[in-house]
Formats: sequence, C-alpha cells, structure tokens
Amino acid sequence: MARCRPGRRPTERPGEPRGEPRAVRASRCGRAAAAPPPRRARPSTAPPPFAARAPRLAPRHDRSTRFRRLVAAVGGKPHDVNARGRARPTRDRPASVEFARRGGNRENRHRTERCFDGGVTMRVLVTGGAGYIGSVTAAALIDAGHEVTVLDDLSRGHREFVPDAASLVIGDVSDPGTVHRALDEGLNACVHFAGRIEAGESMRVPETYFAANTGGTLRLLEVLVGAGIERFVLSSTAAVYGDPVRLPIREDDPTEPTNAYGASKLLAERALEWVSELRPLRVAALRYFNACGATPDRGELHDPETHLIPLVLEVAAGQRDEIAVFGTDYPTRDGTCVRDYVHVADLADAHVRALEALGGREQLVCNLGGGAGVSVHEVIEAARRVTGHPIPVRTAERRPGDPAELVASSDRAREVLGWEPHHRDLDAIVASAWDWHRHRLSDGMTDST
Ligand SMILES: O=c1ccn([C@@H]2O[C@H](COP(=O)(O)OP(=O)(O)O[C@H]3O[C@H](CO)[C@@H](O)[C@H](O)[C@H]3O)[C@@H](O)[C@H]2O)c(=O)[nH]1
Repeated sequence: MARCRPGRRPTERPGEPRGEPRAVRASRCGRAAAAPPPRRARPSTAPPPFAARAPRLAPRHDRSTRFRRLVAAVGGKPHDVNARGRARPTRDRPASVEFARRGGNRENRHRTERCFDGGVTMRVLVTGGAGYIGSVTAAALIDAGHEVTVLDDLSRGHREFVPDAASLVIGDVSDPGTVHRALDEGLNACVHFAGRIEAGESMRVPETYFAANTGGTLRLLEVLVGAGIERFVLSSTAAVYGDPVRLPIREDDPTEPTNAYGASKLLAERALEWVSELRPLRVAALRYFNACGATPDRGELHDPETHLIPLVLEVAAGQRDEIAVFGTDYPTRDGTCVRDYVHVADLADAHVRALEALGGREQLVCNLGGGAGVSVHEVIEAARRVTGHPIPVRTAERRPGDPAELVASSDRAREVLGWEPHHRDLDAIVASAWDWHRHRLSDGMTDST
C-alpha cells in the first residue's frame, strides 16, 4: 500500500482551510497543471516500493470515460430502504446518472462547500455501516455534507445504528448483485468496513477470515472498479504489523502479522495496491489501533463480545462476574498487553479526511492511534474509577496471536490528513463507553437488536 509519495503534496495539510475551491486545491497538489508522465512497465510480480513507483500513463480522471462506465453499471432493481426499514422513493436513473456526472446533489449544494475538492458532495457506499466504527463514520460523513448508502447484511451490525439520513441496502459485499443494487444510488466512493474483526477468533477459523476480509474485499472491488468508483478507503488494522520491531509503529515498519486477522487485512491491502496501480481507483488503508469509546447514539456492541473495554463495563454493570486478563507475563510494565486506544469519533473523522484527501493523492496508508500505550490492568483501573465498581479480575492464559505491545505513530495522519485525536484521556474515553452502555441497558437494547 502506498506510502506518502515524495514530490506529491497532500490535498489538505494542517492549517489549511478544508473548503478551498477545487482549482486552488488541485494546483497545490500538482494535478491541475499537467498530465502525469507515462508509467513504466512493471518489471516483476511484486509491487514496487511506493517511493520507487512509476508515474501513471494517462490522466486518471477521464471523466467522460468514467461517466460512460457508470451509466453502463447503473441499472437493474433499485433497492432502497431507510434505516427504519421503510421503503424510500426510488431515484430515477437519469437523476442518479446526472448526480454521478456532476459528482454532487443540487439540493445539497449549500452544505457542500467544504467537501470533496471544494464544493461537491461525495456519495459514499459504507459497507458495514451498521457496525460500530462503520455507523459512526456514516454519521460523520453525513455531518460533513456527504451522502451515504450503507451496505450491511445485519449479521453483526445493528439496524438502529444506521443514520436516518442514510439509505440502507441489506446484503453481502461478496454478492455482486447486492453491490450493484447499492450502486443504483449513483455512488462515487466507498469506505469498506464489512468483515471479521477479532484477532482471537481468527486463530480458530482462519479460512473464514481470509474469505471475508480478503476474498470479500476483492469481490467488492471487482464490482466497484467496473462501476467507475473513484475512491476507496479500507478499514485496516494494527494487526498487520505483528510484533513490532520498534515503538511507536510507523507505516513503513515490517508487516508480519501474528494472527490470521492481520494477515487477511494485509492481503487485502496488497490487492488494493495492485488494483489502484492498474486501475483508475484511489485507495487508502487506515490501520486502526484499538477502537474504543462511544458517541451518544452509537457504541461497541458485538455478539459475542470479545473486546476488553465493553467486557469490563459488562462486569461493572453486573452482567458478568469478572474479567479474565489474558496473560500477565508479557514483557511490559505490568505484565499485561499494551494497546493504543483511539476513540471511535476520532476514527470516523479520519475516514472523512482520508476520502477527501484522495482527491490529491492516489494511494495512502495511515496509522490511527491515540498516541499512548495503555495496559490491560490500566484499562481496568480506569473503569474502576469511572464506574465505582471493584471489577474483579481473573488471570487467564495468553490469547493466541496477541502481540505484547502495539502503539502507533500517527504522524503521517497528522501530516497528510491534518488529523488529531481529540479524545486522549482514558477515563473520559471509558466514561463515554460507560454512558452509552448504561443508556442502551436502560433502553432495553440487546446484542441481537
Ligand atoms: O476478556 C479480555 C479481552 C481482551 N483482553 C486483552 O485486552 C487487549 C485488547 O484486546 P481486544 O479488546 O480484544 O482488542 P485486540 O485484540 O487488541 O484487537 C483490537 O485491536 C486491533 C488493533 O490493535 C483491531 O484491529 C481489532 O479489530 C480489535 O479487535 C488484548 O491484549 C487482549 O488480550 C483481555 O485480557 N481479556
């Protein structure tokens, strides 16, 4: 996947206003001035390192060609329900195509000045947009003036997490027919969250992880590329690094996953890199460290739950008797694993920025972390402070595939996206999750809703 290419300036840099007119932003990143020089033939089967990547053969944005491909792809059965499951009026095809051609929605023009190269709204397919990070990102995209279609099979996602302003297409990203239905919306970008996310489970059913995270991404890509989608952001993971060679981890550090989950995402990244190299698709992979926290409307809710913070809060809420600590003999300050917790709202903000930044660059890989290593014991201590509950602990065996310590350098995200994690205080993060957890319990929301 792409590193920051030398000689290319990002669309957005810290301190720059995010709503500059297209021409200004395009010329800043060098795209408006001249067509890129020719691309050299690829000499080997492995993608060249990004720093050595040859420039492209032709301008990537041949809008008339892309428009013709989009017209060809748009069609079939409109399937359009809102988050509450009600049928929405079907947009007729000429309007969809017209929207795609202009890249924006006339009604929304007034709120799009800061969006998408200045002045045009993106129409974004958010796969897995009924899940934890996906739904918060869908809401953030809408808040930023973009339009969102969520594609989710609701096997692990929650219908009520889907923002009211988003369309919802229910189905599997691996099914081309379903993706085509979603594309009836006339979309021009995709943020891909759908997949399997548990490192521990991936060591028990690795084939499921490769099928969902690698195979599913490829099948989705085939349809999106055929439909002329321009920008693609992959939800990737810190698990691609495995045991780090140094801390904090930088994007150019070795990627040697210690679990099948990380390996399945790394393969997806590699495939994306190739596709982006050979097709007119701009791609970003965002490698999250440990997503955590909640917004007032959306939080972490898996079935079964395996993640540390929600499990600890279930103990505080009286739903569990104790928390098992997986390994107390790691070479860390207190013997428990250290992770870099990053608030879900900060992650969502990074996705919006990454989509917008792809207007000025072709490929991008960024770590997203909160910037501090926190041990399992420290998380439990924070939960005790926040909830006032003693939270009993049981020491358990190490969980297979768990690296001892993962802490991100998010310098590149700062530099390229102008991104900064705003939620840094661990107690405040845990408190946001606790507030949401109690709220959902009082609302009677269960894991299966
Ligand atoms: O009951 C539990 C659950 C977890 N842990 C530990 O807590 C830490 C965090 O575990 P968890 O919350 O399950 O997250 P990770 O396994 O670190 O994986 C998360 O963080 C990754 C990036 O680091 C993401 O890619 C994954 O999607 C996400 O599940 C690990 O050391 C676990 O061993 C326990 O000790 N007891």
